[in-house]
Amino acid sequence: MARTKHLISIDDLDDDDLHHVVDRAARFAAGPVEHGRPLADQVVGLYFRRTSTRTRTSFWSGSLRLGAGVVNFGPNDLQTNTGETTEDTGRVLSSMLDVLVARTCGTTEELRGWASWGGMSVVNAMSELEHPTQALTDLATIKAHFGTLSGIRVAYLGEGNNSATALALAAARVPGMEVDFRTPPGYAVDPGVMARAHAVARRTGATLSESHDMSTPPSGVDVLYTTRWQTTGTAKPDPRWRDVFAPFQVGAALWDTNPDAVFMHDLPAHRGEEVTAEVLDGPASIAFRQAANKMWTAMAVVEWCRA
Ligand SMILES: NC(=O)NCCC[C@H](N)C(=O)O
Repeated sequence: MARTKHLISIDDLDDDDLHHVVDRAARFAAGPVEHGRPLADQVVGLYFRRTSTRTRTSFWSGSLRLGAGVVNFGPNDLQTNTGETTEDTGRVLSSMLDVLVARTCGTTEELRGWASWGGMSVVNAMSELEHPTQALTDLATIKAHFGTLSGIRVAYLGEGNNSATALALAAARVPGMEVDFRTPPGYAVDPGVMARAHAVARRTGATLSESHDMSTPPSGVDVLYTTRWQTTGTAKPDPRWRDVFAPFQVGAALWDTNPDAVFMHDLPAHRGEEVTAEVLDGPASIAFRQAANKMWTAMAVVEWCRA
């Protein structure tokens, strides 16, 4: 029997797996794809401890489209709330579910615990440090738009959050891809993840860089990407943090040096904070196509897990 596959970190995918999932998602997005409902008779559990619009709906809708049944747990539904151990929870859920998609927003230790029982695939729908299905969506969106990933130059402006770390790890797998992270001082991409991503990039020929300075804006990039300023579950103790973030706002002036760039955003957006309404709702924005691609990516992920 094939091993049970999990997507808890981008690191769980080998290069072929990653390119397979991204290409499959881009193909689903181009549609229609005859998939033969590969999840018929399987059950996907969704367990979201935090709010979610795109990720939960994409896995719910995508799993139904692939033929699966879906069970949804809110933040207060499982007996973990009354003290049942992670081990016992995983042991029980893995005897009843084929896939568990979970947004814990904590470390991934709990997800690894659930995965250790075997049989049930575990998908990280966003943890504190990494949002792997977002990065796969991002690459699928770029592939669908440009027809290639190789040679594509991305500038990411904003907090080094879970979407940024996943993007660093995923883009590092793509030979010839470049990502210029511009993160506000004090809000860098996790240095441990960045070091891992750099090691991968050295192997593949991708290029990653990070700076905390916008005095020289990015230029000649294909994609300008941003993210909201209030990352889920985090607080900004510095009362002047908005002053630190302000130079990283994506506004129309960035198109002076990046005339051909498309605009991407992991959403939800806050017009007037990380992006102007003019950009988000303007002709260069593919942010809502990117959001729609979350469902096609969820389908590619779930299908890959159970193949
Ligand atoms: N696309 C998404 O999953 N959006 C939800 C929030 C993403 C953002 N990185 C956050 O942590 O708040």
